[in-house]
Amino acid sequence: SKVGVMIFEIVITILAAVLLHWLVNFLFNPWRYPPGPAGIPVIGSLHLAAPDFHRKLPKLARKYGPIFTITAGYRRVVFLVGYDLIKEVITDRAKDFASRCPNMPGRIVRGEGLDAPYGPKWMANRKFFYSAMRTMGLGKRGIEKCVVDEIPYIVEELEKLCAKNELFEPSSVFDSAVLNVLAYFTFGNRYSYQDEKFKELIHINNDFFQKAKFLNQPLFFLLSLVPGLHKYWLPQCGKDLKESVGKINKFVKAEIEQHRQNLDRKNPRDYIDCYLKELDQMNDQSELSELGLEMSIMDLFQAGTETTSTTLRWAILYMVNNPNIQTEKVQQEIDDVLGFDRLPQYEDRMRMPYCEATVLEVQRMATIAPIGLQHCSEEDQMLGGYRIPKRTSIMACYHSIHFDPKFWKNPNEFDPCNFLDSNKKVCIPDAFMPFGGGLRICVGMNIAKQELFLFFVAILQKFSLHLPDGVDHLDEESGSGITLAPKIYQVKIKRR
Ligand code: HEM
Repeated sequence: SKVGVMIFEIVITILAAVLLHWLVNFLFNPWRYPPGPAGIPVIGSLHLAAPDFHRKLPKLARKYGPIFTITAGYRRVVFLVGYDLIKEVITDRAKDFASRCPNMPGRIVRGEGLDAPYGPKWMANRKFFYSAMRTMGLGKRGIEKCVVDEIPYIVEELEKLCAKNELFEPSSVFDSAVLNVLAYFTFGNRYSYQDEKFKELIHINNDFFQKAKFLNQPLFFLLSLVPGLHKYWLPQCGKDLKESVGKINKFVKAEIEQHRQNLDRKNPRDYIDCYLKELDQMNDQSELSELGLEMSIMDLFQAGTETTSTTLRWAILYMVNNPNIQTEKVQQEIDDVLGFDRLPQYEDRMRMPYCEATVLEVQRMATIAPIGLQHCSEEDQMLGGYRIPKRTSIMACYHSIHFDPKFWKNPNEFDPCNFLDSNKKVCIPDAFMPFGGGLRICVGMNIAKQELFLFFVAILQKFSLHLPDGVDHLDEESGSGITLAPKIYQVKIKRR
């Protein structure tokens, strides 16, 4: 029929236009993007998208050099492999590359807040976050109190397991503890793990991470093939993710509303109170806004819960797979410095170099954010001899430096000595960047470091962890997820 012929002609015309566009770009490379695999017409290198994507990057670097481009549809992403270029972009020229381009996940998940593009709003929110930590007394000691206060509840949960002789699957205890620290900081109170409202918060937060797996799936990358397509069409998993973000947003909005109703400006209790007080006092030029508050809290929950909980799960896994390190080194040092009863303080790490080095080694081996978060520049930039157009996504492959034999003796083996010098003091090689660096360095780094050290030490002070009967090794390959997380495992736990 005529209509059939017309549709056929339209489809052929579109395909020819896309192919021509791809050919012109491929042959003439008008922007002198760094080289990279040509990929398949139209879809580019979409087929590379897989959970072990980060492992393919060093191989591509051997072929194309330490800076190369990968294409997917109309998008080009520039990848950096190796210390020199990563340091140049992330720290030395931090200001040049401090922006985030408004990419697809950004549009589905975020708006303005702590992870916003570079500019006055991002700066104001970030500055406010740090100043709130100080004014709330939640600077170094304050956050430590939130973390230390959580320890008895973790111990209580683990004791219940020991009493019932049950195996330990750490996700739920770690998710609860880590979320509680942030709840204390933002909402002003820690919850009982059995509290219905807390269970709801845990549920919607975990649901988000479950649904966010969509961002790693080829279906998601398909959306990048046509600019703006997501406005008209989202696959079901994309709609689910949007809905899930909506639920967290609703929870946060309700908390803000409740805080507004009983705000005492003289005695701000938490982050929300501090922010509301600031909103009331500020002038028209201020870049803070209620939307900024909402988004900042959502960023804190999205960036600060799964990351820390996942790292703690890796820590337990490595201790179980390396029983000598667990008992003869880590627990020996804990017994010598803390004994069995004294709760650890963050300051204790000065006298516990082996424990601190172990936590650092867990972060290196796990490298849960192997390509970090994308950076970009708001101006064209020269980099590695190429001209990178403004707003091109740039990704640093941290995995490549955390496993580079130039910096680590046996990069593929778990060895806390990687972080100890010849005097057995902690020394951190420059090539260790689990929190990124420069202007965009993780804002929650100090909170995360305290949680990792204090929870890790407190658990090993009281409990020993072992392989379950009949298992000779826990799988060290990561499962699928938004960060590199271990596959679900269970271990035996005994009171020491
Ligand atoms: C082990 C735990 C954590 C790891 C490994 C981690 C890692 C990272 C990395 C690699 C980045 C990107 C840095 C860059 O773009 O160069 C980042 C950003 C961020 N992190 Fe963390 N993080 C952790 C915990 C936390 C915690 C506890 C919080 C909040 C309390 C948090 C909040 C954020 C935020 C808001 C950003 C975005 C900052 C910005 O765009 O300016 N993170 N984190």
